[in-house]
Amino acid sequence: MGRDTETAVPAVRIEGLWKRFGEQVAVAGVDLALPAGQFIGLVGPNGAGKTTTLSMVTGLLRPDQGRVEICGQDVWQDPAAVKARIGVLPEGLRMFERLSGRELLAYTGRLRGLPGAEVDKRATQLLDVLDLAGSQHKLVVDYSTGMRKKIGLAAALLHNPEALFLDEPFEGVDPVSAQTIRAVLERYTASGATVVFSSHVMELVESLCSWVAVMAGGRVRTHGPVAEVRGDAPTLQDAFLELVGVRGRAAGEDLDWLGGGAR
Ligand SMILES: Nc1ncnc2c1ncn2[C@@H]1O[C@H](COP(=O)(O)OP(=O)(O)OP(=O)(O)O)[C@@H](O)[C@H]1O
Repeated sequence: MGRDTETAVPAVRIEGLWKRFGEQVAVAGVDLALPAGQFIGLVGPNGAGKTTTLSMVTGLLRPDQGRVEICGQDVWQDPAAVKARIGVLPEGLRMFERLSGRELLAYTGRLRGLPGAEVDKRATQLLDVLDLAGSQHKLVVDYSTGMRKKIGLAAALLHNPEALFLDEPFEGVDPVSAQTIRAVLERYTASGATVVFSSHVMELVESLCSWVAVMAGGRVRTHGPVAEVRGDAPTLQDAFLELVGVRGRAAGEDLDWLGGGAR
């Protein structure tokens, strides 16, 4: 890890984080310091504990054990104060669907305590940049998956948070919208803000992120700058498969009945 990222105050500090759901251990002692001002990917196979970790980090789910600090402030001592400084696009975000996209932003802005004129200005710009201006008066319930991600992102950015947490922001998003989202996020991190997003799409993480944490089985397997985590492997995907121990296993070798039309 570089000197700067070791000495600077991390955007997020996670210490000894645990979460169990009955017998199921979802997060099994996560310690991480996420550097500020970077595009950070949280990757891992299905069920690795990414969503559970992000929920605990962003004040949505109380940890069984452990602490989280965002920009030096303890999340669980005062979740409301921390939530004012961050933006979150959770998985399966539930929105006020009977509002139009513009109404949703106006409502979110007022909840965030922004003056009406400022909300209007920012909403117009975000709708424009995210290519939603033409659909701003349509009800959110009638939005496509990609449009929902974009309006959710606009709502998460409206108060200009110091850090943004996105759970699978590109899932179900077409390549054009993905490029738009990407451009907005790159601009945001270039200004010194931090983006943390979870994904299983390794190519995306490799092309977008400067820093990555790999989770499996509720633990962090490795973390650091993308080039360090990739090491000598040709791609991040190869490094990841090696780390989670599935490299070389022939997928589907037991499915000898599958294919060919034979019953
Ligand atoms: N509310 C819950 N009740 C019971 N078990 C849960 C709950 N939420 C998560 N889990 C379990 O915790 C583990 C981690 O789940 P989590 O959703 O955090 O993983 P993930 O890495 O985000 O997975 P995916 O990539 O598939 O979304 C899984 O085994 C999951 O079944």
